[in-house]
Amino acid sequence: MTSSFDQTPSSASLIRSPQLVREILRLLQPFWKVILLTTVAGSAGGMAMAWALSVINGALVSAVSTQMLLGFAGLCALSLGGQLVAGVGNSMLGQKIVARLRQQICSRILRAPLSLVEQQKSDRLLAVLNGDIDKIAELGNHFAGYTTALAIVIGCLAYLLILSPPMLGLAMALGAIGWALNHAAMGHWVVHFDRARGLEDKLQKQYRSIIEGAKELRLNDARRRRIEYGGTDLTSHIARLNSRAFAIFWVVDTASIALVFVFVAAALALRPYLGIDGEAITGFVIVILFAKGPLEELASALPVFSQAKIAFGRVSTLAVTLDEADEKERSPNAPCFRQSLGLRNVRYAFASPDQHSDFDLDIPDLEIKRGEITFIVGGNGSGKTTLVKVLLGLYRPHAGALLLDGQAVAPADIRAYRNLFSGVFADYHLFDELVASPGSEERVNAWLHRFGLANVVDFERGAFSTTDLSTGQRKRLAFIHAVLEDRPILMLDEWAADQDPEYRALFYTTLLPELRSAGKTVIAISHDDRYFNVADRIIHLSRGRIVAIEPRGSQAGKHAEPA
Ligand SMILES: Nc1ncnc2c1ncn2[C@@H]1O[C@H](COP(=O)(O)OP(=O)(O)OP(=O)(O)O)[C@@H](O)[C@H]1O
Repeated sequence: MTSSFDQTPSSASLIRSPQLVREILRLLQPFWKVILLTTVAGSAGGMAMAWALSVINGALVSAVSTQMLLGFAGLCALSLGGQLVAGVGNSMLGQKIVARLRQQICSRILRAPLSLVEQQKSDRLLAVLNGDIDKIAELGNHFAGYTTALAIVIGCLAYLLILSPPMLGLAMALGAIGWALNHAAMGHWVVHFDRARGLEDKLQKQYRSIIEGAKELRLNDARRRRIEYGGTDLTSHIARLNSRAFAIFWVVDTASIALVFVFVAAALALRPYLGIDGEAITGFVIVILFAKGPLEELASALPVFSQAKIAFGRVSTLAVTLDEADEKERSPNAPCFRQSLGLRNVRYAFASPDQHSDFDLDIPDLEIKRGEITFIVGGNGSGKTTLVKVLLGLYRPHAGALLLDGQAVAPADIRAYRNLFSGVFADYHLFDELVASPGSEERVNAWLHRFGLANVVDFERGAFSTTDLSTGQRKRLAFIHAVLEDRPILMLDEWAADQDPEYRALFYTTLLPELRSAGKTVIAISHDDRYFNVADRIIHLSRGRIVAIEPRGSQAGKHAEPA
């Protein structure tokens, strides 16, 4: 029976193999010296180990000389030294690669356009940052052991070649059968691992619901049970898929070990026909029994490699998507803002332009004047926040231009352009560290007093002591962040919505006019029609269209509160 979970798309198929190889090479390229050193050291260690085996074999059939003992000691030292260098080097390499992946993904997310980050959904981003990179880290932690095992197996094969080429041929034939078995099985277990990995995005979503919906889930037993049982189903399904994959692996692994015994039996049975002498057959047995351990280690690496490959496919898909949309910048400095900013013939829709979208923003002409207070008003879903995100350069319009002092802002200047703004969004994130000009401590403390926060929050060494505050207090702290960034334009999305009447009045009748007097341009989204007369200009939106622009004074008769 196919469950709804089986509909999850294959994550490995998201990126094509050549792209995946390019991503891997790009990742490894800075570490080529370490890779070369560990490969040489590991190979030397493996070869020395095989050579040492040949010395042991020689000692079993002839007299032991001092020279032989010294040679054996030297080979052991070389083998151990090689393995040590390869082990330490590969462990460091694994950790460096994981650190680099984490840094790259974080910086790509930070540089990508907001719309793309919103499309990717936080659950998926978190699943990549936590789950997928951890899977690659797991491979990184064991990588040293695998490479050493591989070097030993190669060394053993080289020794087999010296002992008897026909027996090496037999070993290679059996090895090829083992490889074919594993390869055929891998196709099956990868499908299960891949599906399980895809389901982990849903698991991240469940985790977020459990943590972020803690209050609602405690108030609603039915919803709690649904999440609880849904989570149990999901985790059980992931466990089933992984168990199936591992079961296939263990069947094939056992068959591969059986092949080793087949090889030993075949060597003993075919000895008279192949003309192998006594020393050679003892050597075979020693080598095969010795190589069995590293061979098993290599076989056990296959599921780890498969999972890491799937994870790397997902990480690379995300990296490539984010990289393609990376916003290139010409200059990091904010441009001059002298008179106005605006929009000309701007269109923005959430779906791509050729797809149907329930909402689109269509603004033929808009001007926001410097030093003015502009209110953007309209019903829920009329497009106020979308308009503001386009104005701030956070959403790229699908058509039209963003204007600064009458000139279109080029795409390469968008990041610099955004430095003109600071703001508090309706779904703002409150940071505890303040990014403000040096010496701003006095100003911060003055604001904390003014906002009645001095007794609950301290400001020390550039950070607020806590953000565990009431909803209104948190928003006041967010305002302090925005105002102390000292940008020419301040955007406030329904800032006063969570404030009590005292702070609401302070905001509209004192703070906004003060900001205007200080030369700031204010763009505020508001539903507080009682204070509309504070604005120099009111832009009315409906269904993504500007339906009216009211200048200052036209509100005088309509509202009770004076500016
Ligand atoms: N990230 C998004 N993806 C897809 N559609 C979106 C997204 N954000 C908003 N929308 C859609 O765009 C429309 C306008 O949303 P917007 O947030 O701009 O409205 P608003 O006027 O600010 O509403 P409110 O007063 O409720 O805050 C809505 O109909 C919404 O469905």
